[in-house]
Amino acid sequence: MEKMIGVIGGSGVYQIDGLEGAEWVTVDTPFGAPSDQVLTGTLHGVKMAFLPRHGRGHVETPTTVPYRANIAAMKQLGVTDLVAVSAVGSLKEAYAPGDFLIVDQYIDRTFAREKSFFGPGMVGHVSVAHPVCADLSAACAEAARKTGVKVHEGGTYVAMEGPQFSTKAESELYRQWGADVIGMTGMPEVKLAREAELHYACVAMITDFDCWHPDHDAVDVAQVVAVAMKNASKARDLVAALPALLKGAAGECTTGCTRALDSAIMTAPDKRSAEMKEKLKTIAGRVLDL
Ligand SMILES: CSC[C@H]1O[C@H](OP(=O)(O)O)[C@H](O)[C@@H]1O
Ligand SMILES: Nc1ncnc2[nH]cnc12
Repeated sequence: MEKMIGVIGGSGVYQIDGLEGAEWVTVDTPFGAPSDQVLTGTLHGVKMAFLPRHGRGHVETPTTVPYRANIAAMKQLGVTDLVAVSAVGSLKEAYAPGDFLIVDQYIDRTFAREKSFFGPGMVGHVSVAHPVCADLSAACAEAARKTGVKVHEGGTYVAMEGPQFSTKAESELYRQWGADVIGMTGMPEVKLAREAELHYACVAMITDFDCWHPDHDAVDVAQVVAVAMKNASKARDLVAALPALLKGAAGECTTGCTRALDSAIMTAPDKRSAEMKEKLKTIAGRVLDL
C-alpha cells in the first residue's frame, strides 16, 4: 500500500505549505461531513492530506468537531499515517509555552462526543492501552527537532470537554494525577484513529501554563492564540520534514496499529446489521466479510 500522510491542524494551523498539485477537495462520509474540505497534494514525492480540525476560520467548537467524519474522510482518501497538531496548556513547570510535546498517553475527561465508529448491530472493542503509534511519534519528534523547537518526547494529555478552560481545582487535580498537558480535542480523535487502523501521533504545541501556575491567574485566549500563531510556522516546518522521514511503503509498525481490528468485533456474523456493515466498509472492511 502506498504511504499517505494526513495532518489534522488545530488552533492556529489552518493550512500547510508547499504541496504540489494542491487542491481543496470535498469529502463525504457515512458519518457526515468533515470539519472542512481537505487539502490534498504531494510533498517531496509523498501524498498528503490536510484537514483543519475546527474548519477554516475556526468554526467548530471542541465538542462539535465532527471527529468521526474527520477520521473517516482521512481513511477514505487513503491516509495511512495521521499526524494531529494540537494547542495545549502545560501542567508542569518544565513544559514552557513554545515547546512541543509528543503525546504518548491520554486521560479522557470528555463526555459529550460520539467516541466510536461501532454501535448496535456491530459491536467492536479495540485496545488503546498504547494509544499512539510509537514509530510515527518518533518520526514526529525527529521532524520537530529539525525545526529547532524544544521537544519533549512522551507525556500524558488530559482531554477535557471545554469550551471553558479548567477551574484551578481541576488544574491542580490533573497535576496530582501526573498529567503533563491539557487540551480539548485529543479525544476521541486518537481512539477513532485506532479503530480505523491508522498510525496516529499527536504533536502538542504548548501555548500557556494552565491556571495552576503562579504567574497565570487565568488562561487568556489572546495569549494562547498569539503563541499558537508563533508555533504554527514551526508546525508547518515539522510537517514539511515528515515526507523525508516517512518515505517508503506503508506497513506494519511496532505498536500494531494496522492490526487493531484483528479480534475486535464481538457481534456474531449472522447478527451483524447490513446497515452497519455498509457504514463501516471503509473503516473495518478489512475484517468484515463483505
Ligand atoms: C484556542 S485555545 C482552546 C482550543 O485550542 C485547542 O484546540 P486544538 O487541539 O484543535 O489545537 C484546544 O483543544 C481547544 O479546542
Ligand atoms: N490551558 C488549556 N486548557 C485547555 N485547552 C487548551 N488549549 C490550549 N491551552 C489550553
